[in-house]
Amino acid sequence: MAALRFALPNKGSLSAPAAQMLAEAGYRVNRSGRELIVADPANDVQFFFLRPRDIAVYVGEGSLDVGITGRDLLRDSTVSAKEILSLGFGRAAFYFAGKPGGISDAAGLAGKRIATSYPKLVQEHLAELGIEAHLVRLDGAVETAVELGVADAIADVVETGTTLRTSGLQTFGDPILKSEAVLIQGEQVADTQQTVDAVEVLTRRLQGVLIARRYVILDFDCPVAAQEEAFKLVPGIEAPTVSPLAREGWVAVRSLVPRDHAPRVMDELWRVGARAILVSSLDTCRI
Ligand SMILES: Nc1ncnc2c1ncn2[C@@H]1O[C@H](COP(=O)(O)OP(=O)(O)OP(=O)(O)O)[C@@H](O)[C@H]1O
Ligand SMILES: O=P(O)(O)OC[C@H]1O[C@H](OP(=O)(O)OP(=O)(O)O)[C@H](O)[C@@H]1O
Ligand SMILES: [Mg+2]
Repeated sequence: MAALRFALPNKGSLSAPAAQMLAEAGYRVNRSGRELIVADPANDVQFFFLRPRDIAVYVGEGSLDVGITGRDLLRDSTVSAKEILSLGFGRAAFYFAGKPGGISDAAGLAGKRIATSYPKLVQEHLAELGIEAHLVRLDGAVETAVELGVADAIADVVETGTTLRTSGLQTFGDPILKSEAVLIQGEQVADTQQTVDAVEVLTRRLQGVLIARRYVILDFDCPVAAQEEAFKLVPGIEAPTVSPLAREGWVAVRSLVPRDHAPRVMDELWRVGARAILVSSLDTCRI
């Protein structure tokens, strides 16, 4: 048996980005056809391609060691598993929605019919709010339920909002949940040390990919007189690397900066006297 038995989404929004992230982390997840189990012998991993909604069940029951699913799907599952890492893709919010001019807040849902594919998640949220309503469980396309008179409101995943808009609905109230893809593990400690180690390596590798996606490498030349001011702009994760430059009174500096901050940091560095400011991407890393 492989050291790590890993559940991956076989279709839907999370499937391609999950496989992509694992490939960037150095795993071989190539599915040539529709096979449901793929071996990666070099990493001693076996991937099981399952319905995203079922992943929490296999991992929570302990049949598989880890899995990637959505936080919302995990919360809707009756089996409990723990999130060990947020993966930064598959981001969506979960909202109540209804016809404009109709129900305008969660309190207005009392006694009403709410269509959803996530009944446990919604029921628990309503219970927290102290609201009693009737849930209508549907498999998908829940936005149509109001128009067809099956429900008074819906509770569903909203990503761009396009589906709601085209169905003539709008969200109301606060988001029920902010969701994204998560790496999950069973509540019980893994059976073997081999699996414990494999989970640790996996987590470190995925953290490396997350950092590589969030940060860029910034290189620049800096007059020694300006270096203290420059270091404040590029503290890096630990500290910037400073190397000698073949020019008297100057140093070369290298640091990681959050990708989103790079343009502003470059402007500021230029202002304090840095030159030859270069930005490059990381493929992956271990920090
Ligand atoms: N636009 C989106 N639509 C649905 N789910 C999304 C979207 N963006 C992110 N997600 C997340 O993907 C997970 C649902 O995946 P799932 O594969 O079941 O649904 P799907 O992408 O709608 O696929 P399908 O409806 O074709 O089965 C949830 O965690 C959800 O939050
Ligand atoms: O905010 P948006 O970007 O429009 O995305 C959200 C919509 O996408 C999903 O539907 P999907 O197409 O998967 O159909 P389904 O409801 O049958 O699952 C989800 O259930 C929402 O309806
Ligand atoms: Mg869907």
